[in-house]
Amino acid sequence: MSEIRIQNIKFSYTEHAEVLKGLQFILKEQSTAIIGQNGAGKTTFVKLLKGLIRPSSGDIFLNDKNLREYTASELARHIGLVFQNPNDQIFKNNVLDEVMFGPLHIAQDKNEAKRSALDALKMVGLETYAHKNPYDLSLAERKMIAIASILAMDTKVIIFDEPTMGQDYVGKQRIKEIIWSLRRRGKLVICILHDMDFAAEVFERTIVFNEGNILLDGTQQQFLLIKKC
Ligand SMILES: Nc1ncnc2c1ncn2[C@@H]1O[C@H](COP(=O)(O)OP(=O)(O)OP(=O)(O)O)[C@@H](O)[C@H]1O
Repeated sequence: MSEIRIQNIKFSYTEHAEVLKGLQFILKEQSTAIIGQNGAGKTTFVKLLKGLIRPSSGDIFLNDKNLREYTASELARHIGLVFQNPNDQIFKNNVLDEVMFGPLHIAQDKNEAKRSALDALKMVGLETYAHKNPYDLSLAERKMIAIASILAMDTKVIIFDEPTMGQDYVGKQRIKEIIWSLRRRGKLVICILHDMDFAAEVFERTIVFNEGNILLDGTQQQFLLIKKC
């Protein structure tokens, strides 16, 4: 069971511009979409969750332990983040090596890591691409490889930053199935999205960010009602 408690989180990149202005909520084991206008602070927020940046003030607790007390490798076992741009994530020149890197990093042995990687590639529908160079693939396919790299680590918390961007109908259906399958396996799923229809259809909860604050936070039913109005 995983729970993330966000306690009065503020964050600024520069002295005079506060990007997150005192966020306070709990993320439970469900699927949560985070939506909001450009620059609202969504990516900044998930970078804080992944420990890539530190809050200016406030605390984040993962299962009652302050994120500040986790080492980077401990956090990697708990939280996976799929970057918005796969080119920021992919660094190997072979798909299988890329997807095996995470499992090997969290101390799976080579056979286990290969099994995890091939299972993850199957989930994203690219199991026949194992020996290709990621940079010979389309951007949408590279996004799927970046997703597979995180799925292979089997973390309890999985964060996606704009996974549907650049995907066609089939790709979006695939991502929907992945999210539902992660939920069936009891994962805490967080997903930044611009696509409100996708958020309403797929996610149990939707949080709307606006200029570093929360504008709305509702269940799927509440969000569907708001969307209709
Ligand atoms: N590395 C950085 N240095 C300085 N300012 C930054 C940096 N990264 C983001 N910002 C600024 O912080 C604010 C929030 O950015 P963030 O990327 O978190 O928003 P977002 O809601 O994810 O937007 P988008 O939907 O466009 O991805 C923006 O004003 C952005 O210009």
